[in-house]
Amino acid sequence: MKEIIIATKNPGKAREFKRLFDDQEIELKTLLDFPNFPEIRETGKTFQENATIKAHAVMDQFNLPVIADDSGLKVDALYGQPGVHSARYAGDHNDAANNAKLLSELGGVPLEKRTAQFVSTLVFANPKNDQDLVVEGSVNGLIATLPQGDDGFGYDPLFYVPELDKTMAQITLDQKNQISHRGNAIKKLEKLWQDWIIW
Ligand SMILES: O=P(O)(O)OP(=O)(O)OP(=O)(O)OC[C@H]1O[C@@H](n2cnc3c(O)ncnc32)[C@H](O)[C@@H]1O
Ligand SMILES: [Mg+2]
Repeated sequence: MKEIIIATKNPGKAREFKRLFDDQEIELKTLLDFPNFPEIRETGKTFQENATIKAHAVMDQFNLPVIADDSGLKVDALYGQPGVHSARYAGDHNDAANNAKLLSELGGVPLEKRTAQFVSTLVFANPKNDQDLVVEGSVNGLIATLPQGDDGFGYDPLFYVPELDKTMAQITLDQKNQISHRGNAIKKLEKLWQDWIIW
């Protein structure tokens, strides 16, 4: 069976990728299957740089095709922050602390000015391909004034989607995959990768 590794240790991302690849004849693994894989230092200044670092660190180790996702939240009123620093916005990787910091930074900003975007850059690297495939997906929303919903991960309870009148944490995994930055990026990747990959 063909095998692809998703270069993530984030269980929320891992679940979304597994569902999106459900219908493919591919064995999908993530770094959660390799708990001893060392921490990858994300020293890039852009989502693409960080996704490239992650994809190549994992490809070099396993010599298999690898997809890495580097993603984050860009808030207009905060000049695009937390951006590439989304995972560690409040210091360490703690979703509750990150959400609390976001609410405090936006204190007093009215809802119509709390516009934001989730962005996901995917880098697909393969030992047999010279060049990586790179795609980006995004979704627009507003940062709510109170967290709502228990599904998803990260900033989902604060990411309000006006078209649905719900936050990303109040919809199902399948609904999130249909509209999310990551879902949109994977849809772009799906159009490209089967013609690109050399197994
Ligand atoms: O690097 P990996 O192991 O993939 O996992 P990570 O959580 O560190 O992932 P990133 O470095 O790409 O950091 C992205 C952060 O942006 C936030 N984020 C990204 N996608 C999100 C989503 O779909 N819903 C909510 N928050 C998201 C969340 O806080 C993530 O930790
Ligand atoms: Mg990370």
